[in-house]
Amino acid sequence: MTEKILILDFGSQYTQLIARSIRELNVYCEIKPCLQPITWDETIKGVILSGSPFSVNDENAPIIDIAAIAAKVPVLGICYGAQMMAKVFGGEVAKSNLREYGRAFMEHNDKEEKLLYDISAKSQVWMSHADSIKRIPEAFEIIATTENIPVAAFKNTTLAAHPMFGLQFHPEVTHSLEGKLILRNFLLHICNCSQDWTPAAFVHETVERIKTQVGDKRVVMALSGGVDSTVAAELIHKAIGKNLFCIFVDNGLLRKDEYETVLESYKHMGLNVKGINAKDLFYGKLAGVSDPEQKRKIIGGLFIDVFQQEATHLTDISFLGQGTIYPDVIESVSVNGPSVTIKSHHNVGGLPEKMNMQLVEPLRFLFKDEVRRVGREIGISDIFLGRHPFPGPGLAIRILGAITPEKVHMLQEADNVYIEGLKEAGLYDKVWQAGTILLPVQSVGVMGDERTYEFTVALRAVTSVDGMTADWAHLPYEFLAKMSNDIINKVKGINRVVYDISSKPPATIEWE
Ligand SMILES: Nc1ncnc2c1ncn2[C@@H]1O[C@H](COP(=O)(O)OP(=O)(O)OP(=O)(O)O)[C@@H](O)[C@H]1O
Ligand SMILES: O=c1[nH]c(=O)c2[nH+]cn([C@@H]3O[C@H](COP(=O)(O)O)[C@@H](O)[C@H]3O)c2[nH]1
Ligand SMILES: NC(=O)CC[C@H](N)C(=O)O
Ligand SMILES: [Mg+2]
Repeated sequence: MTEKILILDFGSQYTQLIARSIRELNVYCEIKPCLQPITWDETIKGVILSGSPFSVNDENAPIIDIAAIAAKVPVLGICYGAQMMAKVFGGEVAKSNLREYGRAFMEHNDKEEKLLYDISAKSQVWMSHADSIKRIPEAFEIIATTENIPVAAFKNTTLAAHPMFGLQFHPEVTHSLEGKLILRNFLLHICNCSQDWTPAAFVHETVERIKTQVGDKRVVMALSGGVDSTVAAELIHKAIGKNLFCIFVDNGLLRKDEYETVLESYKHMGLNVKGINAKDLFYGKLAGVSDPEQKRKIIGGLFIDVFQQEATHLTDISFLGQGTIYPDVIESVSVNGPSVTIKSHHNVGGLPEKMNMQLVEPLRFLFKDEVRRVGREIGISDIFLGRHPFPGPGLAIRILGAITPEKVHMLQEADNVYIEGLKEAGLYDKVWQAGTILLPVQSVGVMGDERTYEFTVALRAVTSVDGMTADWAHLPYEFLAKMSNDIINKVKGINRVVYDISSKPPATIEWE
């Protein structure tokens, strides 16, 4: 069984980064809501307490029993986590006159301290706090300071069976230059993790888990041609073979010719895939709907209807397979700490309350780049692995306002010009995701001496590692100029092209 670190999420915007940093060190970790009781087993090697928008002195601040955790495994508190540690053991935390945001230099001089092993005597760290630890509890000791605050890092090794550490700064952000090394020290020298989290181990464990979950029952799998569902399908296929039935739905919101080309490419993979044309159903239910969240919920519901309908043709189907990944889950529901819902991904927040199939989602805890690594491990072709992500609700969330088949057609044509253009220019693999957005804006133009009054498309291209944060791609002007020309010349109904130069945050990748 893979070892793991639990990260208790108190709502920090950086909780994801803690998880990523740990996984990059080949240690598996899971994020749990801070107040959810821990189900202990021997795979848990350590617990990290995240930061938080709360102050530990707020009346409703989430506070947990740290001593009970340290009785089982070592604990590392980060920022709020450290402040809470100071407070619950009898120290003092208070608003400080010196709020610290950004760069600071941590100083320490104990060469024997395992947490700071190999860390420079003066090391750049990143701070983001308004409260400070004024006094550490008795039996704790300070192990590092900064110019502004006496307590940058502290620890206790006597009160519980395992040591407890607190860091006022954020080791998980890249601006803490040796932060990754501090986390590594915690994992390897304090929790004694063996770095057993590898794609091969994941594949092995996941296949076994699916076998146990599904037994000799059948799974109907929602397959989309995207990376996630393709990798998920292959994993389920490895576990249950011919009991897997895949369904690819044409919801009328796919890209140009996507239905045909995707079905064709699955033929070469040995998966049992059935295509279902449900265009009219989707267009019908979406007619006149312009609210983005409502569109997502309608689409999520229709997907399930189609899958359930299909499942009734097959006997013994009790499971629905999906390619859901961690960011879908995190952005849709507040699974973890007190964070807010950004948008309902159709496959998570969009699912109906009542569903009579159980979910099989082997990638639910992975980030996109990890999915690609797993895909590579099990030999999935680059045709799938290299594809840009495409949202399940498809062009519905790239047509702002109500959807009509004519608008879908217009956007499919524009998208095709853009994506093929990126490929021809050798730019497709350089950006993480690209697409076109049809705006509900008509403007005046002149074409062949005639006045036009037509729609605008926005081009979007972003660079990213995992879709959680993204920057707009700095595409060459010549390329953008060519795209503008080509789209306006080839796609009837569009007379204006703009380029989106927003990063995520504050924008998101999709416009809805
Ligand atoms: N047209 C479709 N037919 C059947 N299932 C779909 C379809 N579109 C999406 N799904 C289901 O919804 C899930 C989420 O969609 P999403 O687009 O995020 O993932 P993906 O298509 O697998 O990967 P990618 O993000 O690379 O496009 C898919 O993994 C799949 O299970
Ligand atoms: O399966 C999905 N169902 C959805 O409802 C959905 N919404 C956004 N996306 C994709 O998720 C990534 C992040 O997108 P945002 O920055 O717009 O949230 C990007 O890759 C988006 O394309 C979705 N995928
Ligand atoms: N990043 C954090 O965890 C901040 C903790 C607390 N809200 C403070 O401002 O000090
Ligand atoms: Mg997709």
